[in-house]
Order: sequence, then structure tokens, then C-alpha cells
Amino acid sequence: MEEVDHLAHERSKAQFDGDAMKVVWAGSKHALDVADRMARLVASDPVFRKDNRPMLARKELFKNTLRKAAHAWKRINELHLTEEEASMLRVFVDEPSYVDLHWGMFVPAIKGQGTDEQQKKWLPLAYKMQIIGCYAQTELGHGSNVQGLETTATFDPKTDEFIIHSPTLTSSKWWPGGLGKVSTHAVVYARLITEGKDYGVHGFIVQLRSLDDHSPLPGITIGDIGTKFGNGAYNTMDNGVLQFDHVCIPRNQMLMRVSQVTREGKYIVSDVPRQLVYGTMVYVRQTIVSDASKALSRAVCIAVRYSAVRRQFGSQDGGPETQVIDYKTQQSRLFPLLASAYAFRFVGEWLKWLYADVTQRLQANDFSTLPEAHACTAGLKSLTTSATADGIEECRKLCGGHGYLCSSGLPELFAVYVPACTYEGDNVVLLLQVARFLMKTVSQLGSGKQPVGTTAYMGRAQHLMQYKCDVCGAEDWLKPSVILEAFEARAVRLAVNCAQNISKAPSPEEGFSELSADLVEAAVAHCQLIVVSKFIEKVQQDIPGRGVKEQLQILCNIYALSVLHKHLGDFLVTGCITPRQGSLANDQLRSLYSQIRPNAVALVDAFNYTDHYLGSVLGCYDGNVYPKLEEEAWKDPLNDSVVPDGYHEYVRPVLKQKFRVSRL
Ligand SMILES: Cc1cc2nc3c(=O)[nH]c(=O)nc-3n(C[C@H](O)[C@H](O)[C@H](O)COP(=O)(O)OP(=O)(O)OC[C@H]3O[C@@H](n4cnc5c(N)ncnc54)[C@H](O)[C@@H]3O)c2cc1C
Repeated sequence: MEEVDHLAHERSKAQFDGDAMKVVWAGSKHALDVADRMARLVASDPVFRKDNRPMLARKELFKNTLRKAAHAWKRINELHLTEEEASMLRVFVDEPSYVDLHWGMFVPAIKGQGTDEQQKKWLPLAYKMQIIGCYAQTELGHGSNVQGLETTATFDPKTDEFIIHSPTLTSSKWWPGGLGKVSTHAVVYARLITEGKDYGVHGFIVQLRSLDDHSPLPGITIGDIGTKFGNGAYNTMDNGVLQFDHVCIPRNQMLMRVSQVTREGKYIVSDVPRQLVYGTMVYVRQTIVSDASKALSRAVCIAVRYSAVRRQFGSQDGGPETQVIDYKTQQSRLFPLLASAYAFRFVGEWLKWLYADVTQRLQANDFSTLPEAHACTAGLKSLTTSATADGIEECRKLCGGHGYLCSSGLPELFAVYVPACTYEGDNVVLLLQVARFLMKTVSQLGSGKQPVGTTAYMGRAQHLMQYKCDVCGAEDWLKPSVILEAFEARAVRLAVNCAQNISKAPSPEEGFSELSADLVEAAVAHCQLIVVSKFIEKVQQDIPGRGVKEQLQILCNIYALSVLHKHLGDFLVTGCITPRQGSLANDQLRSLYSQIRPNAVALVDAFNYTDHYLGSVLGCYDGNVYPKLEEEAWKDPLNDSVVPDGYHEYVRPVLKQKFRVSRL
């Protein structure tokens, strides 16, 4: 195929240093270097080919995933990759598999909940992949309500063992990734029963399959839960079902960092604080926010490049038609998503810092910021994954009909991404947790207890309840302090309104339940404020590179003002801004879209994604879309023969009228 860069003209229009922006996106020069090397390593290895994925039947697809996972592990060892390089390599292999749960959930669960002794025993095996683990919490009957789990772990002092049992159909473990066909071990969550008393849900390490022939151990029934949404997509993962019939495990396989059962069967809470467990949750959710920015940026990269290539209408005297990226409606849908991808990238980066801060504080027995950090990560997980899932679908629509083809990469990206709104906590359930925390914070405002971290602004509630936005012209909306105060006032007022309405209910619980839809909106407002404020903080730092800071400033303003525009109702009903000020914000937004337009392609180039990772003929770097679309079409198995299988049985008889037609 000819080697012409069809987007060269777009690239030449950029008003900033693209290499410097790549460093900002990656987080550092070192991170960029690692990501770049790993992406190229994967892209150049034929085993990691993925363009045929949507066409493979489930069994073939799954076997191919196993092959890739094994090959990745081989390469990691052969090349002596560091932990950082290995995890990047897995990112670019870009195929959900048991490996994700092994490294992402099983290992952190043991690290977070295991004693030193348990860590010493299990982690080396896991690190060398001599055992493969998964995270078995959710059951057929209960997911969000973890306290409702039914699997039991009953201590038997006679044998010094726990008996793990699934007493009902609904207690079957259902959904854990990697469980269905691969994992040899699992961290299983079960109700701990000892001395006849139920102590609630605890984690246990349970071996599931023989390390010799992979057959399930006695008392264990195990399998895959079935095909999931989309072609390819998450069907590479063996989400599993698991039932226990009185399976015995040694007592020391209960994860005993925060509580223990003694040889005699006494339940004791250790002096290690329970809150430590939350540290793991902060870690896992921080990675989910990072993944959101990756998924959204991929979709946006495809939609921006294709929108610059695609032309429709507007041709005068036989001249070229208009690039669809130049339509204002296209810009008003696309550029807020581009800005969101950057916003989520920076909030994800900040969450990494937060995790380090929480870990340090936990080590010093300082738990003061933990509830706030916990609420903040729960909220950001919910906000970023919902916006990303919606954003990928919007990008598909932005690519018109061709976006619906698997070769655009968007259908599979959507299908593989949407469950992020559900796993690691259903997004609505998480927002309700955030709302509960906000209500508690509001109730303590008069007590002198100062709100911390991302809720610190609530300490200025009195001022924010009185606040009047002083925007007089569209350019006033470019001031970070103006944007911040408007978002703070909206968040505080929505929260305080909810608290006041709850106080009128017969009981706080009834009030909370009645107002839950409003509470979710208050929680969203709080989380959007966090994203806006972290973007502003980022832009206020020293950022090297010609024009880089200016572009980020524009993106930051686009993010904030597009959120404001979308939620204008909130800002107006809470009286934070006037209708005129809302309209000025919209004027400013239009101007910002025009400013970002010449830089759009270069801004997605800064993600530094290889064509392999993007997996999209519409988003390919050189923009040579049409020949690639055609090439992909001819690769479809349906085109293997010109006359389709089935013609003689089912098409010819219709054409030749060989059916007995009764009435005609
Ligand atoms: C692809 C995928 C991978 C997964 N991987 C794993 C894994 O590795 N290990 C594991 O243990 N689990 C896993 N899960 C399970 C996942 O964690 C649960 O599905 C998730 O926690 C949601 O729980 P649920 O399915 O019970 O939803 P439900 O709680 O039944 O939610 C159903 C609906 O009810 C609403 N709802 C529920 N409670 C409330 C409430 N209190 N107030 C208002 N609305 C409410 C929800 O918003 C939702 O709309 C996975 C799930 C998926 C889809």
C-alpha cells in the first residue's frame, strides 16, 4: 500500500511541541520510553495479532488468548523485563485474560490481607506464576451487597480446617475472571463461622485445580458462565462459576492480617487496623481510572483522525468537500471527549499520588484521610468509567456508518469496556457511597471538624452558599478561580439541599432512600469538581515544551465548560450562575473549540498509540482509511468464496421457485 501521510497537513497545523506533549501524557520521559518500547515490541510480534479476534469462535478465541498470555510471559522472562515493563507489555497485548486478575486482584488481595508469613508463602509462587489466582467474591445471588454473600467457611477444631461450602444455588460464585478455565487458586470470600457464630465475610486462599493435571479438586464444581456481549471483546476471559461441596482447607489459608481464628477456634481481631484493607481498594480503583483514560483516548484518537479524513457536503465548483471535523456539531461532541481523555489522565496520575500518600499514612497509623480517599476513589471510578463508556459509543456515532464495522475497532472497544461500569462496584452503588460520605461531612460542618482532602471546600460552605458568580463577559469564564468557585458552589448547594430534605423525612434512612436519585447527582457534582480542580492544578504546574501548557489550558477550559453546559440545570436551579452567565459560558466554549481545532490531530498523536494498539482502520496513523477498509472487508471469511455456503440449499430454491407456494 502507498506510504503517504494523509494527515500530514493536519499535523503541520499544530501549535505546540508534539514530543513534549507525549511526555506530559505519559507522565515522564522514562514512562514514555517504556511505553514506546513495549508497544513496538508487541506490535512487531505476529503472535500478538488481534485483527481477526471478532471473527473467531469462542473456543478458538479463548485458546488464542491462552497462547498470547503464555507468549507474553515467555517474552517477559526472556527479555528480563522489569515489573513496570511487564505490566506495560500486558497493556499493549490488549486482550483481557486470567493474567489481569492474577496480577490485578489475586496478588494485591494477598498483599493487602495476608499476614507476613502468608505473603512469604504465597507471593513467590504467584510471582513466578507457579500458581494462577483469581478473585472470587461475587455470587449468583449477590454482587453489590457483599454482606449478603452466602458461601460459608466453617471452622472445624477437630481437623484444624475450614470447610468451604456453597449451601444454595445462589451462593455459587459467579463472574470471577480467570476462574472458569484457568485459575489454580482463588481468594474466596465466605462467611466465617466458628464456635457456632457467624463473623461475616472474610477472604480465604483456596486451591481449585490440581497442579498436575488441572482437574478440579474433590468437592469443586467449576466452569465458564457463557458467552458475553460483543464479538471478541471480553469473551477472551473465562468468567467462571464455582460451587463448593464441603471443601476442606487448612486454617492458615484464611487471610489473617486483620482478624484470625486460633487453633481452638477463637475469633480474634488482630491489632492491625481493619482500615488497611481499604488501601488495596484505593489501589485497584486508581488503576481503573487510569484505564478509563486509556480507553477513552483510544476511541477519541480514532474519531479525531477519521473526522479529519472524512469529507461530506460543502463542495463548491468541484472543490473538496468539508472535513467533518470542521462541522461545529462534530466539534461540540468530539472536543469535550478529547478534553475528558486528558482530564481523566491527570486525575488518574493524581490518584497514584493519593495511593502513595494513603499507604504512607497507614504505615504511620494515621487513618484520618482514609474515608475521604475511599469516597474519592469510589466516586472517580464511577464518574470516569461511565463517561468513558458513553464516550466510546459517541465516538462510534461520530464515525458514522463505518464506525459500526468491527474493523473500526470501536464496537469491540465498547463491548470490552462497558463492564467497567459494573465490576469493582456498580457505578450507582458507588455514587451512593460517596453521597453517604458527603451527607456525613455536611452534618459535621457545625461541629468544628474540618473536612479534608477533596472535601476541604465544604469547610467554606457558608461562603459558597452565599456566593454569586461575577462573570460579565465570555472571557471571564477563562479564569480558573471563577470556574472552581462555580463548581464548588454547585456541589455544596446540591449536597446541602439533599441534607436539608433528608432532615425532613421521618428517619435519615427513609430520607436517604427517598432522595437517592438527587444524592447521586450531588455525588456526580462533587466528583466533577475533583476532576476539574485536578486539571486546573496540573495546568498551573511548570510544563515545558513550546505551546504545550497553552493547549492544556484550552483543554482544561473545554472540559470544565462542557460539563457546565451539560449540567446547566444544576448550576441554574442552585442559583450558582444566571441564565446569561450560562449563555456566556457557551459562547466561550465555541471559541475554545475553534482554538483547539488546528491542534486536534496532533493532540491525539500525543497519546503515542501504535496502529496495532489502536486496532482501527479508521484511526490509523497515516489516515489512509479507504484502501484499508476495503482490504479488511475482503479478509472477512464470508468473502472466502464468491458463492456463499448455503446458496444451493437456501438461495437457489427461492430464485428458482422450487417451494410449493400454496395460495399463488
Ligand atoms: C465483566 C465482569 C467481570 C467481573 N469480574 C469479577 C471478578 O473477577 N470477581 C468477582 O468477584 N466479581 C466480578 N464481577 C462481578 C461484579 O463485581 C458485580 O457484577 C458487581 O459488583 C455488581 O454487582 P451485581 O452484579 O450484583 O449487580 P446488582 O447489585 O444486582 O445491580 C443491579 C442493579 O441494581 C442497582 N442497585 C443495586 N444495589 C442498589 C442500591 N443499594 N441502591 C440503588 N441501586 C442499587 C444497581 O445500580 C444496578 O442497576 C465481574 C462482573 C463483570 C460484568
